[in-house]
Amino acid sequence: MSYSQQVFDNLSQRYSYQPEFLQAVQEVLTTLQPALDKNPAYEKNKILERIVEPERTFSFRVEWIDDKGQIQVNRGYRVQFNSAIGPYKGGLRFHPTVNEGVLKFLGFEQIFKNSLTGTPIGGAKGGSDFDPKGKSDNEVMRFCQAFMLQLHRYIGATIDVPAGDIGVGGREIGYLYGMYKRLTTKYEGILTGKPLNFGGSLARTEATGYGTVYFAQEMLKARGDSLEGKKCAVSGAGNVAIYCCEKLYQVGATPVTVSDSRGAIYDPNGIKVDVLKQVKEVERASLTRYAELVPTAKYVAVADYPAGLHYVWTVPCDAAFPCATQNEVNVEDAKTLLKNGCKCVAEGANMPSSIDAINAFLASGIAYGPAKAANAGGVATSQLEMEQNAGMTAWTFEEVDGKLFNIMKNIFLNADETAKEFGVPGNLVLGANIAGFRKVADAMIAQGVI
Ligand SMILES: NC(=O)C1=CN([C@@H]2O[C@H](COP(=O)(O)OP(=O)(O)OC[C@H]3O[C@@H](n4cnc5c(N)ncnc54)[C@H](OP(=O)(O)O)[C@@H]3O)[C@@H](O)[C@H]2O)C=CC1
Ligand SMILES: O=C(O)CCC(=O)C(=O)O
Repeated sequence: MSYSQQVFDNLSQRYSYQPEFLQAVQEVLTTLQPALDKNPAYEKNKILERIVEPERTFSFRVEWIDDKGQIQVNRGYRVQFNSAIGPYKGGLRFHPTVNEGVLKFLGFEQIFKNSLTGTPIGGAKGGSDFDPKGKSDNEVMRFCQAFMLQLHRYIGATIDVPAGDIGVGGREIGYLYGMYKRLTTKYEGILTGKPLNFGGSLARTEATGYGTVYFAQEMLKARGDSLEGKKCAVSGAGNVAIYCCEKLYQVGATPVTVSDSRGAIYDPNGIKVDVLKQVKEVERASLTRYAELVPTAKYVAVADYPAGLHYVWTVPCDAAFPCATQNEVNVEDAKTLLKNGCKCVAEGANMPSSIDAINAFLASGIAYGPAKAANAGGVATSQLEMEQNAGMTAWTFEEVDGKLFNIMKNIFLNADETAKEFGVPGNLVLGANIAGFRKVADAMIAQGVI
């Protein structure tokens, strides 16, 4: 049995109750064996056994008072996964499905993604099972303050710098930042994704969605193609999806779908980004509201999706951009996309495709950009925010966006060249995993057993 298989089998027994984490590890370990064979130092130094265990995990009780005066209790976590190449970096997710296993999957992915950005940041993730949906601003504020009351002990500008993820945007980051400052009296860059008037970076809001489109463009360019004139299916309707749609228009493509947790929108004329921003960023409403405002849009509720499929992937498209959440593309969705002529998939969300779906994309030979490469623009721009904060300066939108573009291009080139080096040209899953892994593994060896 191979070294990677042995490690995975042991891990599967130990963490059988953390399916998302095991899925994320399986996706990486099944591609690493050629790199492990090439450099025996990785097995000798037990790098796999070490890299799959977080350096430390904090879990804590978060208690707060709702608008009715009732005490509420949530669970909070921070998984500091790997600091071999820099301070821990990764978002916070507030969603009822959050548990330690989900955050371990996200933190594990973050190690390789952050390494691929070419910047010195380690991997982490955190969050809570708190659901911001339906809560008043004051409730969200009180929750964020209670969360930071615990978290502030473990973070710092050169220790661990959280940011947003599902359910955590500029509003939540602002409340978290205010509480950190109140508790520590320090005004420093301990969070990224901050609002612009207190240390946020221009283009961070746009970065993940824009970066995913830049990555898709690079994949297609290498095949003599482009996004121009392409019809695109996008899932999600949050930060990543909105700015993915916006950039698609800028490069001459047309996004025709978006979705949220209750349903999906299809508009053959193209998604209206200004309306989407109004509905999701300002009103924080469901997509049924979008359908009220845009009469040409068709709304399909989750209950009416075709059996076993996610509606947006049944709409014929040239390119697909999963930008909602994990496992939102199953193998039947993948087959449907391929049958309908989809030639490019670039993942804005983390682990949106099941392992069988990934294998279907790879077998078909289409341009497939895995999440840890294609959505790395968000965290890369967070690192640019850290640089600006450390230098007490602020760069222009064009400067940050230009750096983001170059980072995405370099991630593509690195993953593509690594895939060629290992004899599987075009397999960006293997290319991204090995390229991200080698840098971290080499740093772990150089730093000794600690
Ligand atoms: N923000 C960032 O910079 C980065 C985000 N990501 C990843 O991108 C994805 C989206 O994040 P982001 O846009 O920031 O989050 P948001 O909270 O802004 O938006 C999430 C969107 O996905 C939908 N969604 C969430 N959970 C589900 C579910 N279980 N089923 C169906 N739809 C769901 C939400 O629907 P509803 O509106 O109904 O809640 C919402 O439209 C996540 O996988 C995240 O980890 C990756 C890299 C960076
Ligand atoms: O910007 C960051 O630090 C985190 C982004 C993130 O959570 C992610 O890449 O999944």
